[in-house]
Amino acid sequence: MPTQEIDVSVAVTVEEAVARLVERACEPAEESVRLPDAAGRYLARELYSPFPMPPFRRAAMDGYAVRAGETAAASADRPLRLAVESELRAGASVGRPYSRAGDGNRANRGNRENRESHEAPAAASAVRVFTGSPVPAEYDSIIIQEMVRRPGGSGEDGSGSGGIAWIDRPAVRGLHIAEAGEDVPEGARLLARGTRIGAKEIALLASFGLSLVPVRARPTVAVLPIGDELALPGEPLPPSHIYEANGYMVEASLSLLGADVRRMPPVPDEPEAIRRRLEEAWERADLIVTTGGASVGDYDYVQAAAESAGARPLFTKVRMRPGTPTSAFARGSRTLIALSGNPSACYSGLELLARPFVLAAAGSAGWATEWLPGALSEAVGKPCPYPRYIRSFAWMEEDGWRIRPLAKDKSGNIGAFAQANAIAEIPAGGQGARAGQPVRWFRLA
Ligand SMILES: Nc1nc2c(c(=O)[nH]1)N[C@H]1C(S)=C(S)[C@@H](COP(=O)(O)OP(=O)(O)OC[C@H]3O[C@@H](n4cnc5c(N)ncnc54)[C@H](O)[C@@H]3O)O[C@H]1N2
Ligand code: MOO
Repeated sequence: MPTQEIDVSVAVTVEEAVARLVERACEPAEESVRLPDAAGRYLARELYSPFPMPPFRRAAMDGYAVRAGETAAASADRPLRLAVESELRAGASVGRPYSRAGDGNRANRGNRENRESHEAPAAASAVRVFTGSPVPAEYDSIIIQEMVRRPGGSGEDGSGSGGIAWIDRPAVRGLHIAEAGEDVPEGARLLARGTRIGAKEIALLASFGLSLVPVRARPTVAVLPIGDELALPGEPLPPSHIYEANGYMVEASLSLLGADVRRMPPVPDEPEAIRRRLEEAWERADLIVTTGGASVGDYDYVQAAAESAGARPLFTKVRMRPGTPTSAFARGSRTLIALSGNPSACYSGLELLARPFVLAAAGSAGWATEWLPGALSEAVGKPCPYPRYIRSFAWMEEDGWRIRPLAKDKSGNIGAFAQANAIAEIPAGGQGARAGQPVRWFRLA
């Protein structure tokens, strides 16, 4: 049903409110940013590996590359001699095939003397390698250096390469060798479109040499706190005033989601002043988030101001508590979400409604709230006609998540905020909820 035909005076469910908002989140433009600047952004396209990873066959440990077959006879009673042909440091190139023991074409200068000074021919040839060194194709195993005895130190000739070494057990084929492409084959999908780029994604892109990343443009958000009683932190607090907290909360939350947020100074509870500030904010922001002035009091003007600024309501009430008087408006491609002034009501609206919308508008594939199953550790006394979204502490027990609703859960309280790591949904109606009752909840960032 098109939103125009919906009776917006009816309180909508959280799901419906989210659906009405998210359908307005049109696909943001694609832009290309430098790799370090991609952190916190959302990928605009699927990315595929341009080459295999690792890009070459390499050693996963410091030691000696050998042919396992040549070492089968090694034992503690009859240690086997290795002729260390050469050394390959990380970054060294394996330009041409490495010579086998006895073929007269050794890369290492010190070998000949060393070998000649020993009576018995070497039973197996080896190349000294280090973690990350290339491993020539003809070697199929690495013996870690702790398992190798080298009389006279790392090399009998003192150079760290060449010379004789002894092992007293056979090498295991394939051990400690990372084959080219074993981690990521060429052409494999590296990252899906809509992925949030964090530290591990940055590392992945860097490993494939990407210096520019196709990401979605950041949605622009203006945050407008409304209220005569609001003072700014850092200023003196006049009588009967409180410090503006919601605007900072919204700014912090939406910035962390990747939006380009500008928090405005508080506007007084005056319809014309609010309308002017909305107009101003809409000039440069895709989304305005207001807090306060959302309810039915004589000085709650946000809805009237939004409509006088030419916006049409998407919904004017939500079936949730706290945060029932949360509304949203549309003006062309611009959106307004009007959150309650009470900090915990503001927070519920921010987490349940503004967050999915901003994530969708930022190009995230994972905008939907991730509900998890849990069980209440104690009863919740208050019945409520709407679902209650209560700040809680969640922890894992053997049989699943336990949820403890935090005390002092009044909508105007802020004291227990920092202890919450979850919001739990207490279903509407009845007697509240009993201890042990299954509930769904989501994790707070
Ligand atoms: N007669 C009725 N009164 C109220 C109803 C109702 O249905 N009938 N709804 C209540 C509910 S539920 C809520 S929630 C609040 C919502 O109020 P508003 O969104 O209009 O917010 P304000 O009245 O402006 O402020 C409420 C409270 O929050 C403080 N506040 C406001 N802005 C900030 C800020 N930026 N930072 C920190 N604190 C803020 C403000 O000082 C008030 O104490 O209405 C109920 N009333
Ligand atoms: O719903 Mo109000 O948002 O209880 O505090």
